[in-house]
Amino acid sequence: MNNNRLLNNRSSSNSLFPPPNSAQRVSNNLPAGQRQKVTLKPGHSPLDWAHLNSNTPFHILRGVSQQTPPPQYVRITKDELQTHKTKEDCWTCINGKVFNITPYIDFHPGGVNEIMKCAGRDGTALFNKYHSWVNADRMLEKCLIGMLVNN
Ligand code: HEM
Repeated sequence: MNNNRLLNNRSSSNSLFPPPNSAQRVSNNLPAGQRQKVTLKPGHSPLDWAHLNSNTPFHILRGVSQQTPPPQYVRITKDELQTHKTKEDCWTCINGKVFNITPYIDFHPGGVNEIMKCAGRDGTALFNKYHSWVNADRMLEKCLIGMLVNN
């Protein structure tokens, strides 16, 4: 197929690229054009979060004492998770891992109100509903406290 035919095919079929249901078009579950980006406070860009992450000791971002065992040895029950649901002390669980999101709240590009919906509870479903492509494990690497277990 030569280039002319390719070009003609595209214009004559009047098709959209990417196609309407392509994954490249689907950025969230909101109607097209209604992104819920918020204005973040100065010093709270994604780059600022990355910087804070690389320069803050692990136990500070986890919000635990320095003696706390590594996350794979820390078991957190649902009851315990539920007690950390304020902006000043906020935990959530994503895919079985419990994170201290307190330091991240003001950096959340979707806003404080949205992220607080997963405070003190399993936020996996909400998280995936809005942005399954976001890598929470990587972004919250140093906020990982432990693993969620049955009560
Ligand atoms: C620990 C939990 C969460 C993390 C690490 C996180 C992270 C992020 C990141 C990195 C973005 C920017 C995505 C992009 O620009 O492509 C974002 C946007 C957003 N987040 Fe979250 N999020 C979390 C929880 C939530 C929850 C629970 C909700 C809703 C209840 C939510 C709603 C949103 C919305 C509406 C946006 C804007 C989406 C857009 O621009 O299209 N997030 N979040």
